[in-house]
Amino acid sequence: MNSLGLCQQLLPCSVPRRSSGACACPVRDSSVANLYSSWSASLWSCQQHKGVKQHKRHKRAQGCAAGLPFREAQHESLITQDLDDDDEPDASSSDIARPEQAGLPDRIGFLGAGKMGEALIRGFLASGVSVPSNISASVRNAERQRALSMLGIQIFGSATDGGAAEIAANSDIIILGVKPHQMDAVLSSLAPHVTTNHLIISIAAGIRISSIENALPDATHVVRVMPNTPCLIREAASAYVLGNHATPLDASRTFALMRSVGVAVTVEERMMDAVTGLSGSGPAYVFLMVEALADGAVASGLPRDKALFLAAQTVAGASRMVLEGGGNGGIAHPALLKDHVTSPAGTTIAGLAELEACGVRSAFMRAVKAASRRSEELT
Ligand SMILES: NC(=O)C1=CN([C@@H]2O[C@H](COP(=O)(O)OP(=O)(O)OC[C@H]3O[C@@H](n4cnc5c(N)ncnc54)[C@H](O)[C@@H]3O)[C@@H](O)[C@H]2O)C=CC1
Ligand SMILES: O=C(O)[C@@H]1CCC=N1
Repeated sequence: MNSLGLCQQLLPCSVPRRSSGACACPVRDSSVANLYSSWSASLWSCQQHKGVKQHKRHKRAQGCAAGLPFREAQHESLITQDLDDDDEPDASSSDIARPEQAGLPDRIGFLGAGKMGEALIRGFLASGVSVPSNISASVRNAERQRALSMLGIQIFGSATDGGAAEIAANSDIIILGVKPHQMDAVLSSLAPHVTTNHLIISIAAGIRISSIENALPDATHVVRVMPNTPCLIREAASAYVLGNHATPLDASRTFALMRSVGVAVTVEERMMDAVTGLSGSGPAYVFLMVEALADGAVASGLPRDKALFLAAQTVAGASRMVLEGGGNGGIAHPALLKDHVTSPAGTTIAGLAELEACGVRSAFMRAVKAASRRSEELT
C-alpha cells in the first residue's frame, strides 16, 4: 500500500489504457520531448509568420511533425491561447496519446511532498517523464521520509530548516507542495535561493500567483497548477496559469509534466477557484458517489465487493462515454447519453426521479460552488 492507501499492484489494471486518436500526420516517430526542446526557438521564428492564426496553425502542424497526434498538437497551441480563442480546441483530450518516455531533462524538487506531491512523483515516474535520480523532495517527518525514500528519489530535510536551499541547488523545477497555510513560511525559506533559472510551480489551492511572485525575487518564473490525485494513475485533470515572468518554454515544460500524468488545460487565473472546486476536489465527490452507489446495491442484496467493483466501473464507463462519445474526438452531452439509458416506464427513470427528488443535481452544483468559495477564502 502507498500513503494514499492504494495498492500499487492493482493500479496498472484499474484504468485501461487506450489507443490514441492520432491524426493522419505522416511523421509520428518522435515525442513531446522533441517538441519541448525545439519549441522555444521555433516559437519565436514562427511568430514572424503572417498573422496570429497562421502562427497557431503552424505550431499545430509543428506539433504533428514532432510526433504528436493532431489533437495534442492542437492542445499545445492552447499554451498561447491569449492570442485568440476562436479556434480553441474543446477541452476533451482523453483520446490523446500520452507523451510516453518524454524524458524531460529537468531536475524536479518538491518542497513538501504529502498526498498530492507523492501522487505527482509516482505519476512522473510511471510516465517516464522523469527518473528517480532527477527528483528530490524536502520532507518534514520520518514517516514521509520512509515512504518517499522507497521511490529512489533524493530526500532533504524540512523546507523551513535548510531543505529549501538544498532543493533549490538541486532542481530546475521546484514544486511547492505544502498546504496553503504553510506557503508563507516555505516561500520565505526559499526566496534567498531562487534564481531566474528556476521554474516555480505551485499546486496550492487558493494561493494567487501574485502572492508567490511578491514573496520571491523579481522576475522569478512562476506557474500555478491545480492537479488532482488521479495523477497517481496518470488520469489527472489539471489546469494551469502562467505567472508574469513565465516563458513559453516554462509553459511547454509545465504542459509536458502535467500531460504525462493526465490531461492539462490552461485557464485564466480568475477561473482557478472554479477549477479547484471542480477537478481539484472532484475526485472526493466521485469517491463518495461510488461508495453511495455501492451502498444502494448492498441494500438491494449485492455483495459489497461486487457492488463496489460494478459501481466504480459504471462511473468510469459512463465518464468515458462523455469523453469519447462526441464523435471526432469531441465531448458528448451527458443529457443525451442519459436519455439513451432511460426507457419509458423503465427502471432508470424510477431511479432518476428519486435523485431529482433528493436534489442531487443541485447538491453537486452546491458542492462545486462551496469548494470554489473556500478556495477563494484561502488566498
Ligand atoms: N490532496 C489533493 O487532492 C490536492 C491538493 N492540492 C494542494 O496540494 C498541496 C498539498 O496538499 P496535500 O498533499 O493534500 O497535503 P499534505 O498535508 O498531504 O502534504 C503537505 C506536505 O507538506 C509537508 N510540509 C509542510 N511544511 C513543510 C516544510 N516546511 N518542509 C517540508 N515539508 C513540509 C507536510 O509534512 C506534508 O507531508 C496543498 O496546497 C493543496 O491545496 C492540490 C490539488 C489536489
Ligand atoms: O481539499 C483541499 O483543500 C485540496 C485542494 C483541492 C483538493 N484538495
